[in-house]
Amino acid sequence: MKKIRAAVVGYGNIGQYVVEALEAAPDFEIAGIVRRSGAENKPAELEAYAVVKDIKELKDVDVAVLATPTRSVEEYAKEILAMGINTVDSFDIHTQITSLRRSLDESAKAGKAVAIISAGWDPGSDSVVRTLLEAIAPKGITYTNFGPGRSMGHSVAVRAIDGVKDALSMTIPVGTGIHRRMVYVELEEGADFKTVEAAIKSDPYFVNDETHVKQVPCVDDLNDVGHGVNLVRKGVSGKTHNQLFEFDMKINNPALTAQVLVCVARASMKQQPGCYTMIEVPVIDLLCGDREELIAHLV
Ligand SMILES: NC(=O)C1=CN([C@@H]2O[C@H](COP(=O)(O)OP(=O)(O)OC[C@H]3O[C@@H](n4cnc5c(N)ncnc54)[C@H](OP(=O)(O)O)[C@@H]3O)[C@@H](O)[C@H]2O)C=CC1
Ligand SMILES: N[C@@H](CCCC(=O)C(=O)O)C(=O)O
Repeated sequence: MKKIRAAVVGYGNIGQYVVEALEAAPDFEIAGIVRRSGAENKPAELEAYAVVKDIKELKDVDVAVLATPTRSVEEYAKEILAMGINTVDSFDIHTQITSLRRSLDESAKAGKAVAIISAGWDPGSDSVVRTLLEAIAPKGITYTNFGPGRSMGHSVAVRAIDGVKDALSMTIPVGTGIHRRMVYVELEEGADFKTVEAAIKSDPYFVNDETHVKQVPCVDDLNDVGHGVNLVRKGVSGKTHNQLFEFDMKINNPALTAQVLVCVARASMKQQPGCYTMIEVPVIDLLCGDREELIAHLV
């Protein structure tokens, strides 16, 4: 079996777990890792791999797993799709997903490649669960309750603010899909707390939620990458009310996000050129193995 050659773009929290998930997958090989600093200060665990500044330096890449900040995804994806290489990402600004999909659909078709976007656990695998539950109870309400746990996306957004040395954004469930954000910041010397607090509270990641910002001496002392979700739908199947479904998980956030990225990287190899979200991809394409055996085992 010819293995799928994957490049990992960005070696932060998610990128490190993507390398592990690719190493554990029987049908992938790692073409290399793309980092802003290239091979400078190459971590020991990447010794066996090419670590480069530009994906053009890697050979025969089938798919690039974008493990960059969400706000850098579009730029990286466009450049890579133009080279005819598939991309997958975990873009998580929910209100901007349809516009990213339109934009990358054009780039993917022009490059004759495939992009699968917003493929982490939320958006991502939770989106597939929400879709399934809505199909089997078309009328009703779904509540997605996160945490308590660390939101990587919110923490990344705060770390990008001037004056912030490190940050941890904890998502606290208040109930019925409402969340409180507890943001812990470690500041650069001379940074003004009030200015940083105002920038956080006006960022689109935070603007709609109750947000508390606290200055701490060392974010690392508080860090825990655990997270989770309790997703509930109560609704109506046919004309029958009171159907109640619940999906619950407690997870290591970057490890799960990375695993979802790897299974959509596999699925990207089976789609026609264009851009897709996870709910548009046949779920069987996420799996490795013989189609008939999978059907016999899972259906
Ligand atoms: N949909 C979902 O369920 C989830 C989505 N996510 C998304 O994953 C994203 C990445 O999270 P995480 O791995 O914690 O982030 P990190 O900051 O730890 O890693 C991002 C890496 O991207 C590279 N990079 C490239 N461009 C930039 C830039 N302009 N600024 C900073 N880094 C850059 C860096 O790697 P290098 O130095 O090697 O170049 C950096 O380490 C989040 O923004 C979040 O939105 C996360 C969890 C779940
Ligand atoms: N996109 C999240 C994962 C889903 C949880 C979430 O959205 C939150 O904690 O707000 C993340 O970046 O960690």
